[in-house]
Amino acid sequence: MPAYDNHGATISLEDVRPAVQLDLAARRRELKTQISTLTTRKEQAVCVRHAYKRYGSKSNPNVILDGLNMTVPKGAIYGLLGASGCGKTTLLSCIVGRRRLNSGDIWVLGGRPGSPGSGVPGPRIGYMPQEIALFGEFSIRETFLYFGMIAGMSKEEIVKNAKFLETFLELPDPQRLVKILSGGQQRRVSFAAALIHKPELLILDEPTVGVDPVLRQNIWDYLVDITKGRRTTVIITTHYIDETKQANVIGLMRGGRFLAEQSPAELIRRYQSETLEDVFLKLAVIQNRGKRRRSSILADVVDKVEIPATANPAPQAEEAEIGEISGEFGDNVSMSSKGRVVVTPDCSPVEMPPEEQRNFTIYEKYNPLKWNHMKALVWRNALGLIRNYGLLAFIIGLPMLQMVLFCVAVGRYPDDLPISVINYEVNSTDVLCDFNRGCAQNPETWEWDMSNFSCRYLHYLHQRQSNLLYYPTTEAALADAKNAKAWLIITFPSNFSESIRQRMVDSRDIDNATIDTSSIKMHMDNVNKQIKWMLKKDLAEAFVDVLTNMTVACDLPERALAIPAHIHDPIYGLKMPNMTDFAAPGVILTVIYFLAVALTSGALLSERNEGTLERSLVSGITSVEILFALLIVELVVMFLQTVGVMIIAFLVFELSQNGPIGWVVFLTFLAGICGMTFGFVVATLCDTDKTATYMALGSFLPMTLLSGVIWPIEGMHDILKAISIVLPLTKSTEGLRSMLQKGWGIDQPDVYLGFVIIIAWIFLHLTASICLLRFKKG
Ligand SMILES: Nc1ncnc2c1ncn2[C@@H]1O[C@H](COP(=O)(O)OP(=O)(O)OP(=O)(O)O)[C@@H](O)[C@H]1O
Repeated sequence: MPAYDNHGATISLEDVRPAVQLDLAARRRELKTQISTLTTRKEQAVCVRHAYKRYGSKSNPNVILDGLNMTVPKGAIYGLLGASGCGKTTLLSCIVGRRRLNSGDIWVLGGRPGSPGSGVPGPRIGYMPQEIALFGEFSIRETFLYFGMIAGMSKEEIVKNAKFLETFLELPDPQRLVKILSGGQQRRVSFAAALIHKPELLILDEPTVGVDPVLRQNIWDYLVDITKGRRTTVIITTHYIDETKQANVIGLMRGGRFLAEQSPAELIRRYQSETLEDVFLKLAVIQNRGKRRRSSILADVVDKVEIPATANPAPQAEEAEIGEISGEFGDNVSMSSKGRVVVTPDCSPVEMPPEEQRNFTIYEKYNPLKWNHMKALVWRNALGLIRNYGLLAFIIGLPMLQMVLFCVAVGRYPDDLPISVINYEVNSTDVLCDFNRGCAQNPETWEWDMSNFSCRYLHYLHQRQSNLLYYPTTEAALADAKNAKAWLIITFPSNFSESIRQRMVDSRDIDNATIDTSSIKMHMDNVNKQIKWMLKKDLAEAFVDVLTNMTVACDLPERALAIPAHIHDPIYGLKMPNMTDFAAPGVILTVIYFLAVALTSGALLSERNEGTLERSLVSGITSVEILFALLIVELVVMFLQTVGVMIIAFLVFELSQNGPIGWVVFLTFLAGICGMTFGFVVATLCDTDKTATYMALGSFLPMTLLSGVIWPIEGMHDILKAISIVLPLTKSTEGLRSMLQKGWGIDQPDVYLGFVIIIAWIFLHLTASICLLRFKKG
């Protein structure tokens, strides 16, 4: 098979095979350390020295780069080759400034990636990651507009470049959405997005996967064209080793470093091979010869591969220095010791001079939000939501729906609880038996006529609880109650009325038997405490109703027989307070807060998992910009959510609202922002949707329980009380309740503390997420 020189011209193997057989001394001369000056360093597009990168802990490291040196001259096409999992993507992400080396130096376009003013990550780089990493809701043209805007291009410029790329890469109608393109088309759009701003350094991670051979050749021709005159430098990884014959330099990566870094023609010549694959195989075998513990299988493979005697004398000469390799050929190999395998002749270790000192303005250094970045991000976020209008309607409608559900489901008094009635006093299957509705007092003797007192009581109980069920015996009622057919059983003894009368008239001489028969016998299902309390209240109040009505019927003062206590109008709140009013502030804030958590963490995580986040970051966008752009768009969504909830709560269901509505809306809004910023923390802490869901759900219940939404904080344990007070929703719930029910304003401590604590949490969340983002990088 023919080999190619740097420009794609065919080279005969006969030309290269015996051409130059370097002797050891000559090669050593060639490997001599070159003097590196600031100028020579700046001349390289990329210069990596002694790069060491591991994943995992120090005690259990997975070493990916192990003293790797790499030199990419300006204007070169650099083919980065290596087995799957050998660390190509890791190396590239260190070059683009997305990961940090554990040790070693990287210089990209004359600066250190990530340093102020280096432009890396930034518009000087075009990055096409391995994944498609595009926004499915965008059209092809919008994708280009987004990446062009980030690079600071004008719309005209973007459109001009886009038109060229659309034609050149045979892309379909530019108005088509990315999500409906085929895999190959998406890959081409991804490739074009990396090129749109004509970067100085183009980094392509497997750009030709799924691209047909003709187009693949076109892409290579284009890369050759743009690198002419050192306009652009290209680093490309691919699994199609053969296509890299068109590269100027190839770096063969294995075991955390390069087996070789030379031009394809030189590699083919030096290793007297027909293809680059052969070269790679031979180099790998040479590297494996350094293994002290070699498996018999590998020995077999090694022995069968012919290696030219003088192909690469360096490794042989330095066999003693070669370290052990823990994997086989083609594996993800990691070096287990510090051996040297092959030194790259064109790129011998370079002594790096001290880092260039340049003073950057405060604006250059600390400007966290760039106008063009914010514009692109806000536009992208808004467009993403508008395109997904079903989801948008759901996001805005969900809190309203939750509020409707809350108002309908919570707070209605249960007035038809099944109550079994056994009345031995009357011989009737009708629970509502007859009684004297007129004045029950004898006008002469002033004695009360208590006959059928059970019927009188049941009449008033029925007005409070309508579901009274007849039972002939207490035993029958108990049997049914055990099958959950009644909450309460009330039994009237046979001479109940007479005993009551005796108890009222002659309480001094009354015996225990009479006291017993004058009492209603009750059995209650106590499992549901709320229901038990409600029934007890109704039973007591029905009795008060009986007495009140007896006095009224006899023209006595209404409260003559009532409990000798008078409850005045409430200081705050309704005369008949309801659960809905009590719980509404907590529910409103909780709903808005947790929806914001879910929305934000979901948006950020899906962006990260689809690779679009990584891509945006490489193009120069900062994580702070991403957070703020999301904040801006979500604020609009949150405003709509808040207004919707307020309309449902206060206009439709007419919950109490006596406070300053502006502050009420603002506090609700702040709860949403606080939820959003907590969503940032969740997204930065968690790597997957699953862990994020667990974290969000895990925080939901404790927060709800401790915020006094379900149970008054006053009833909690002292330690929990102290924790509860500093939670974001506790004081804000109290503040909102005070505004709504007491009509208090911001000048009241109960109200402004709610604002203060929630604002403090917003800042805490933001700081934590920004710190986490910085800490997690690399
Ligand atoms: N974030 C990470 N945490 C832990 N290990 C990682 C991480 N990213 C990559 N690795 C591991 O590092 C090794 C190198 O991965 P990398 O993606 O750099 O390889 P690659 O050469 O690009 O592979 P491929 O050609 O298949 O894309 C792999 O074993 C991978 O499992």
